[in-house]
Amino acid sequence: MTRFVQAILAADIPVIAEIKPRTGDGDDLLAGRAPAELAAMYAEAGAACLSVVTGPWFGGRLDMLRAVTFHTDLPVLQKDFITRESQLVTAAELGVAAVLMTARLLTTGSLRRLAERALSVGITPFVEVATEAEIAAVPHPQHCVIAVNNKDIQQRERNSGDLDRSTRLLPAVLATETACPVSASGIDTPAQAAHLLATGYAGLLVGTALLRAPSPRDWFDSLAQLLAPTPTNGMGR
Ligand SMILES: O=P(O)(O)OC[C@@H](O)[C@@H](O)c1c[nH]c2ccccc12
Repeated sequence: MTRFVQAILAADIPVIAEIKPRTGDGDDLLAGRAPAELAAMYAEAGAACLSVVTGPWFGGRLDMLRAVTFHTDLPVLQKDFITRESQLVTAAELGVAAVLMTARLLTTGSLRRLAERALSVGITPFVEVATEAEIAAVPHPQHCVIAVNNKDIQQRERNSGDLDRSTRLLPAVLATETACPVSASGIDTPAQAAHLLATGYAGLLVGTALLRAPSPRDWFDSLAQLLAPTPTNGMGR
């Protein structure tokens, strides 16, 4: 099992906290904070992994990834529109633990080639899907994270997200026998997060809600409370 998957499966709070400079609509999310500072804050608050958007659509840059991998021990996911194997070489050099592969934007053949290349250098393919057909076509699913994207990449994520998509697609995701089903995007509240984990997702990817939270620490703490087994709520995982 890869480092990235292991960290999610072993975490008390299985959240991948994402650092991205802007929303799909162009609204600033960093509020003057440096990526390394956010990384330290998320690590402190109990995030299992970090995600750094390096794609230009969301204002990302490769130097943000460098700053984050340099300053944290948590496994880091690189979110970009990876289409070439040379991008994987750069990712490996930067110490990245997982890379985004967007099923919608790749042919089945190139997705397979990229996933195999990533696995050969110890990087976990984080394959983002939005339909049953995309899920069925994920190569080597046991070794990949399969992430259901609740927003639409074709609309550059300008929609608010449909968490029911995650619920609808979970059986198809589990049928692949992936080690790590993840629900990504549009997760706003700790209650929504707890619900998705209770339905059977092993991990969640949260960007905007944490970047906008007055205290990311409080967001994590409320989720931890919802996940803690207590005699009254009986929701222990
Ligand atoms: O900010 P949100 O709604 O929590 O979403 C995070 C993440 O899933 C989203 O930023 C994303 C999904 N797919 C991507 C591809 C590239 C860059 C970013 C993304």
